[in-house]
Amino acid sequence: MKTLQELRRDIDAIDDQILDLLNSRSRLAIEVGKVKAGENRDFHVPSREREIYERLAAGNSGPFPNEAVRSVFREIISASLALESPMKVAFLGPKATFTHLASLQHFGLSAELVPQKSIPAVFEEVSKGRSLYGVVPVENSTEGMVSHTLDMFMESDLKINAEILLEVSHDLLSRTGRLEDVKKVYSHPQAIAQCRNWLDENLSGVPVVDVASTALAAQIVGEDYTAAAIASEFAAALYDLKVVRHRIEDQVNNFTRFLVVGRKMADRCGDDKTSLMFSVKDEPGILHRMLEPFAKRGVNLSKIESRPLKKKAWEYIFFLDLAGHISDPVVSDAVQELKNYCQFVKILGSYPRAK
Ligand SMILES: O=C(O)C(=O)C[C@]1(C(=O)O)C=C[C@@H](O)C=C1
Repeated sequence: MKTLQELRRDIDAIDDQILDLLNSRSRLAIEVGKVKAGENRDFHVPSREREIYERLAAGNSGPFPNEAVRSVFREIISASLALESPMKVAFLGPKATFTHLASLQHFGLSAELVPQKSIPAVFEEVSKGRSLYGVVPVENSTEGMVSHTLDMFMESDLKINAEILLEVSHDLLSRTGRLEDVKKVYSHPQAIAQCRNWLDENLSGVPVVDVASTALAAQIVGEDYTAAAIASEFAAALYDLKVVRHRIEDQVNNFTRFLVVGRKMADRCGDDKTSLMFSVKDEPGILHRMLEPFAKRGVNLSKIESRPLKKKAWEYIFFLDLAGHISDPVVSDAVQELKNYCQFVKILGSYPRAK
């Protein structure tokens, strides 16, 4: 058996090789960046990234775990992208929101992530070209749709470039880390709703205060030794708080879906999703007819959602998610047929389906 010293020497030699290879890869990424700049293409290509992760996971013989392969390559690609072109990404802040976490999961540590005060502010940052992409929440598996985000697509022409799925887990955080010191709890109303049973059982009678985000709650609690925040563990690290209790949410498997918006349409990856919105004339049987173009072509619809059309009472806009890319003939034919029944149809984007 080798000695510890010998084993460490072997590891050093391998680390040197990894570093050499990382630099060779980076030089190639810089070349790719030049080609893309010449052809006016997007630097960030979610479909290509997905292909890389899947190819590596399929060929990985271990023992290095696939989850770690993904994290390592997330950062390699993030750094490569920054070498191609430094990139700003706007997200619904403040720092340490779940949208911040989702942005880090998708873009890695080398992107410049810029917190925004509201969902409209994220859209404006991207529309005006100050950030290349924006990240906003769109749906929670227990609380439902984030209607603010859907409403933004009525006014904005930004396209959905990717979706991010994040498991949302809430911790109780405070300065002291002791449950008996907690005389007040702060959090976002959705987070409070998701931890209602736990609060009733463990902090009954303690006032619970709504604030604009879980991150803001953590920020407030940073200055008050008698308060606690329901927020992520990530917020604890950022605002110097201790975890009083881990995972206090009532439902396990609580996922939030986020959208990455940009100014251009994303490329096809072969396992895509398309989101569109449309409004229909108010007449009998119209809902049935508008779904028929998809049903008869076997296009799978994963979601339909309606929102009131603000300009007119009792008229609605529909949001539809379906399997496939808008460049797939069955999808584009179905959408073409849908247009016959609609006052307007807007494609919000085709993008790789998150797993
Ligand atoms: O292949 C590309 O298009 C690249 O820009 C290279 C690369 C990578 O590092 O592999 C970097 C960023 C893209 O989002 C996808 C892949």
